[in-house]
Amino acid sequence: MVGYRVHYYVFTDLPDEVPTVALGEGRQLTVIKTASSNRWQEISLRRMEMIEKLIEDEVINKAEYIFSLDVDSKFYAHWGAESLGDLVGALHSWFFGKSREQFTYERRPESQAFIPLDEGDYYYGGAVIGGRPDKVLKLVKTCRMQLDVDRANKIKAVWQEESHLNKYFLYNKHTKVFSQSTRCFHDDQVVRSDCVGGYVQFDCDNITVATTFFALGKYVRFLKDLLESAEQHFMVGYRVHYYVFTDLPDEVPTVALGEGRQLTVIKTASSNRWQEISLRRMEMIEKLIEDEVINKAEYIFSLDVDSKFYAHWGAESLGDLVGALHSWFFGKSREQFTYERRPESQAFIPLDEGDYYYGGAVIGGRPDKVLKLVKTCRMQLDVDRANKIKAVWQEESHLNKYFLYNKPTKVLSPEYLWDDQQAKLSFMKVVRFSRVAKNNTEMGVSALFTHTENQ
Ligand SMILES: CC(=O)N[C@H]1[C@@H](OP(=O)(O)OP(=O)(O)OC[C@H]2O[C@@H](n3ccc(=O)[nH]c3=O)[C@H](O)[C@@H]2O)O[C@H](CO)[C@H](O)[C@@H]1O
Ligand SMILES: [Mn+2]
Repeated sequence: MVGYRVHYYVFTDLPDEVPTVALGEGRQLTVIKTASSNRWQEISLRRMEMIEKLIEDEVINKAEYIFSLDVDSKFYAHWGAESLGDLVGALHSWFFGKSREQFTYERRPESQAFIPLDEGDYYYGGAVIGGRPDKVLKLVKTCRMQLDVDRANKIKAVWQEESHLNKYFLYNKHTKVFSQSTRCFHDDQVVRSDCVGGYVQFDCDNITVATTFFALGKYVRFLKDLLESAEQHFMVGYRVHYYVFTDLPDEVPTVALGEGRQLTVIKTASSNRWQEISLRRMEMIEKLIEDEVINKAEYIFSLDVDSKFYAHWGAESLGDLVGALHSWFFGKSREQFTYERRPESQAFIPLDEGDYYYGGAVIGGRPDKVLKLVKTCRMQLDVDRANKIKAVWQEESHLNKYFLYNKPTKVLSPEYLWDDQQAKLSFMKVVRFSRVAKNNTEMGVSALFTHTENQ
């Protein structure tokens, strides 16, 4: 956090032994005397309640973010603003790449930290907790209370407060939304990719990003601006393979492509129904991944064609499974999300569920992960069709359902999915990709605001 104001709080029973360390500008250190304790577990457990008190008494009014870090540690390289988020966890190095069954979650139902064998996303280390003070307060308060219940029941979770932390993160997912303020690049040709706090490293030179655009009927007219702007802003410096699906191959414009970039046109059957086209994207992407992309590209994106790039969209957007927040619903509450609410549809999401409203215009990730997504959505769409029900926002509704139960490992901020007709929010620094204005009647999109027409 070099370049930021940092306030260290050192809790110790030996204040006189706290070393004097020269602090940079804007950095300060407060020593807080605590009672001694010889029991290691006791000390580790009591951190939760001490952090709770510190946040309530002081941090809540004084800091934008808080971290609690293990003291038997050392920094070896840059740790900056890219680590900030509403609620931040770190993957425990010992369990990185291990499967769920190998995680040392608390397995006894008697403990409040209990996690059933078939649940759990990651194993988080107890050594790093971070986020907005109010979010971290909720975390430490909940863990402290669970610890108290366990104590009253004379049970101690297998990894003490770390077990409770893992339980908390399971049901209160970390949120990390990439935006302009996030520093994503790292030196040494290594890209730091967000993987909920774990760093996935890969060689920048060796990536191909497949990208699909569907341009049927009048939508071919969007291709020129879109492709030209993509050449300027999208994954510049990487190999990019555009796949353009269209029923009008002759009308695909010739756009000069940079080095390492290519475009394949795939002829599709025509269709006049907007919903049908948008729905069929899923199965066409499925086929494309299986037939070709799975062996040829490290990542794939499927993007709406009625769009344009306005600024850099690079490797910071890559992740195992990537979604983007729909600009219309950004900052709105769950009740306002236009999820499918009829239990008869496979896209059904109950009123009290759902994290975000994702736009159908951006799907991305590793080919195998995206394949699983499009296959699942396609099958759900098939079931709905058989049951003669069409989800309120077609495939976008199914996508939202999928992301609810298969969380994206990266959520792109609405910078990556804006709308030209929507005023930029004051705190937004940049729009990277945006939906261009179109005349819906002319384009045959009668259903845009009348999606009740669906049935
Ligand atoms: C910003 C955003 O998240 N947009 C989503 C939204 O409205 P949109 O109004 O953005 O939908 P849209 O008209 O762009 O249709 C989706 C896509 O289908 C293709 N297409 C459609 C009609 C046509 O005649 N020819 C053609 O090629 C084209 O690639 C287009 O981008 O809701 C749709 C619901 O189905 C999709 O989920 C869109 O991704
Ligand atoms: Mn669109």
